[in-house]
Amino acid sequence: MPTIGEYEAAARDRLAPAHYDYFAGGAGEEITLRANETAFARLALLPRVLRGAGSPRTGITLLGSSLAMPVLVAPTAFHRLADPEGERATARAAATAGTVMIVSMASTMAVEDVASAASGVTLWFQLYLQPDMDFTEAIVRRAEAAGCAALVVTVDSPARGRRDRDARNGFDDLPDGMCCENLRDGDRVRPIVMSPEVGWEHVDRLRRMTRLPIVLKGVTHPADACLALDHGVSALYVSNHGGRQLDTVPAAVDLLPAITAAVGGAVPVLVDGGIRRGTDVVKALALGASAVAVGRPVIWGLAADGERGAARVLGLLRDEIEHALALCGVASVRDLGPDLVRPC
Ligand SMILES: Cc1cc2nc3c(=O)[nH]c(=O)nc-3n(C[C@H](O)[C@H](O)[C@H](O)COP(=O)(O)O)c2cc1C
Ligand SMILES: O=C(O)C(=O)c1ccccc1
Repeated sequence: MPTIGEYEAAARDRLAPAHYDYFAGGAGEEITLRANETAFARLALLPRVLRGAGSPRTGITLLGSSLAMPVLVAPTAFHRLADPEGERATARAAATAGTVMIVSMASTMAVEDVASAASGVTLWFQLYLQPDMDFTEAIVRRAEAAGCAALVVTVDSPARGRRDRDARNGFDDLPDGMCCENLRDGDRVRPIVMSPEVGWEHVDRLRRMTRLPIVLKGVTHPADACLALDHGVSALYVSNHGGRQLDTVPAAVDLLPAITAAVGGAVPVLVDGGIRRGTDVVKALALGASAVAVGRPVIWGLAADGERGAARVLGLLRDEIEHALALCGVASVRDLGPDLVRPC
């Protein structure tokens, strides 16, 4: 299949309708969900010519991890709904693609099992700070012991998003036989608490708890980007959660310029939301992102064709990035700048 759009169509055919809706859907009227993709269509690329740039290189280094391309696998929950091999298949696909998989705290396989699925894969672990900081610490220790190289702390979820499709479908829990394996605590599986009590002091406590770099995911306001730097985070991750949390937040790529200006190069800035093409990646990097991540595209690959589908989706993006860089007259992603992008 030549594009991610075809993987989505194949995934839709194969998934139970309620599960497709869970993966595809967003919050409220899905204004932000749609905006994430249309914002890329509203940006034009302005290529340079005769640069003699040679074959483009797509590799980057990020927080000490080497990546074959500037696209990470965003943390997404419940991969076993898409494929019986679940997150283990995704980890192998990420290894094949030479990129980082960010394992969701809400994965349907334990982080230790994901880590053992593929030799040489780089995993980062996504965390919702739990108000019970002893339990948060227990999960952090598991992620460390499993070899995760960074913690991605999602801060856009002081409450669960209101997703009308899920409400209509009555989808509110995993089927029997599946659970969030990272939430096991003795005999029980704890619910993930999304708490409005969580504040910067919890980030400070996490900082003191671990030597792993902390990436703050879900920052949209430049003032929060500045605060994050004050609190010693190692990277910022601009995201509106794929339009699944607060509806009517601006498109992710439109948030980038103000955040990168606020950060001033102090730490890497990642972004996700609506990236479906190599040209989308090039636009985000030109606007100052160090790397991007993709959520749904990997799920579509996984649901359509398991590990092979997820690997193919990532490979497609890599090929498209390389091609777009060549046509922009650019030798590597480091050479992209805002002069290459303008509104249509
Ligand atoms: C089905 C699904 C589950 C998700 N689960 C999580 C999660 O557990 N933790 C998290 O931080 N973000 C989660 N996200 C958000 C993604 O990390 C990411 O921000 C979003 O998918 C990016 O948009 P895209 O799907 O358009 O690429 C989820 C997104 C989807 C679509
Ligand atoms: O669905 C999501 O977007 C999500 O972030 C999540 C978080 C916890 C459990 C399940 C899903």
